[in-house]
Amino acid sequence: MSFFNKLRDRLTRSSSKLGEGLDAILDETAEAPAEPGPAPAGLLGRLFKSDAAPAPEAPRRVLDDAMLESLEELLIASDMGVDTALRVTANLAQGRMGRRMSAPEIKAALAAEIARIMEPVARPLPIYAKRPQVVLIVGVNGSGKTTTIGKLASQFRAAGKSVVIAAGDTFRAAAVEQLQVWGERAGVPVLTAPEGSDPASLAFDAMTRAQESGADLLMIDTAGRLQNRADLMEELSKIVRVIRKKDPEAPHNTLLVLDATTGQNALLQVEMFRKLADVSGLVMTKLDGTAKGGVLVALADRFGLPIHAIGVGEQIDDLQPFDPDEFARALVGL
Ligand SMILES: Nc1nc2c(ncn2[C@@H]2O[C@H](COP(=O)(O)OP(=O)(O)OP(=O)(O)O)[C@@H](O)[C@H]2O)c(=O)[nH]1
Repeated sequence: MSFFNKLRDRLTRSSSKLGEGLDAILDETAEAPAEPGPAPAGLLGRLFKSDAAPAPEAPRRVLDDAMLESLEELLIASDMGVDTALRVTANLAQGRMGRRMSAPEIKAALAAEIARIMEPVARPLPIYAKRPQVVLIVGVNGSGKTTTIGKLASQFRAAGKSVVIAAGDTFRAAAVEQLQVWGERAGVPVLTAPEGSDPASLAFDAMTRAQESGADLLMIDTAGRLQNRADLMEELSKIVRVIRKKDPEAPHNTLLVLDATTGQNALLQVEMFRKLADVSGLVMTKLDGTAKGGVLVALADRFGLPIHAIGVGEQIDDLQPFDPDEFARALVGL
């Protein structure tokens, strides 16, 4: 199955909310569709009646202020946020006010406006000639960091890259075990340290190993505990300090992993993690389990940070580079 079909199938909780909402808006006061013409006469006409009859026309409604307001509410309900929802509907209104539109036309126009907002941030994880390219993965507990590292490692491995993983969340044995499983599956070494030990020291060892073995990529998992922001900041900056002893430009990417099911809270997480680390790009997971997929549009609109990949499930190929057109079409249910 292509990723677009998968995306469309799995984004249904978001898209059906938007799509059904749009249909409902159209149905509210839509002008009745034209009655199909009389059945063609004669035996042949009757035999081919269903084919010959014109397809029933979709209901249409004039795009006016009331309808724009309903659209705004719908977009806000998909977690797009007020500012972004207003921007999308204002752009949609341009040149279309007073026009009679059908639901498919509105969906297509909405998808185009959403894609336009997201286009500038759709950038796959940049791959540098640098060896090893160090990718630090940050995000709150449970956002999908471990799974994302596993998926990326498998995909890079399949593309012929050599990868090393550092299981830097040394406080969570389960996270370490999970990474080991992914590592085994992908044929990627996973460096671990005793529970509770210093993640920076593990990161340093991993950097040494990656350099010695000529690895293309080193991915470093980190803890995501939020109880104590100062501790987390110290932990992340210590990891960065230590790996810079080996390569002053490292980490080359700092990926923030966000869970789509947290909706608007993802915006707060971006704000917070930008204070803790030099976030260079985003990955959004769990778009399959949520009606809050619109939050990705808000993120693109608000921060302009590159969105490298999106996740729609737990399998290796359920993480793919972000394509704004496909996403926008799937989101509105096209
Ligand atoms: N449905 C769905 N589940 C996902 C996706 N990505 C991750 N998960 C699941 O979300 C849960 C948390 O993912 P983890 O990768 O363990 O998250 P983490 O950020 O490493 O969390 P900690 O290990 O607790 O720090 C796991 O059960 C994953 O299988 C996704 O795109 N879709």
